[in-house]
Amino acid sequence: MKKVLVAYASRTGKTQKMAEFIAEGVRMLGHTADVKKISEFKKPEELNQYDAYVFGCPTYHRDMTAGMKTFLFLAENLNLTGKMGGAFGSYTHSGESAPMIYDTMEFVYKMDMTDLGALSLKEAAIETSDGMKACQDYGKAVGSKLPS
Ligand SMILES: Cc1cc2nc3c(=O)[nH]c(=O)nc-3n(C[C@H](O)[C@H](O)[C@H](O)COP(=O)(O)O)c2cc1C
Repeated sequence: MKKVLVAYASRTGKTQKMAEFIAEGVRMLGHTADVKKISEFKKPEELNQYDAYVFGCPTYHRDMTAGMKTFLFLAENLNLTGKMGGAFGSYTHSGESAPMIYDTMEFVYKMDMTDLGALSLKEAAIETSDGMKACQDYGKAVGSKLPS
């Protein structure tokens, strides 16, 4: 059993819902998933104990949130090379945040990112059965590349 961190920022709860569904998908494969707000992390060491990382935040002003930028600098201090990763975010019309986070994880941290790419969902779709399934499938895709 491996341990996955699903860390998110969310102002109105949509990206938080995505995080919870993604964690469900991870758990369906028998792994452990912690769902935590990025603001809970103050030191890089607190991020150390995981086998895979899925980070998410919504898009505001065609950008990721300021908190996520700070969090990504914090995570830079870990050696995440080769670790399994994914990125997600809720949006209404442009949805830049998830691909931006995904790019940082892939090209800066050199993580082994899921082949599904970033998971961007329009907020109206998240709490539909298709939206929930897309998130769960994303969690499964991350979990399925982890040795049990
Ligand atoms: C001030 C403001 C700016 C926003 N800018 C964007 C944007 O540039 N692109 C986009 O796709 N959605 C934008 N949104 C919509 C949010 O991304 C969307 O409501 C999202 O689901 C919020 O997620 P959260 O509940 O996790 O905070 C904006 C919303 C607000 C209130």
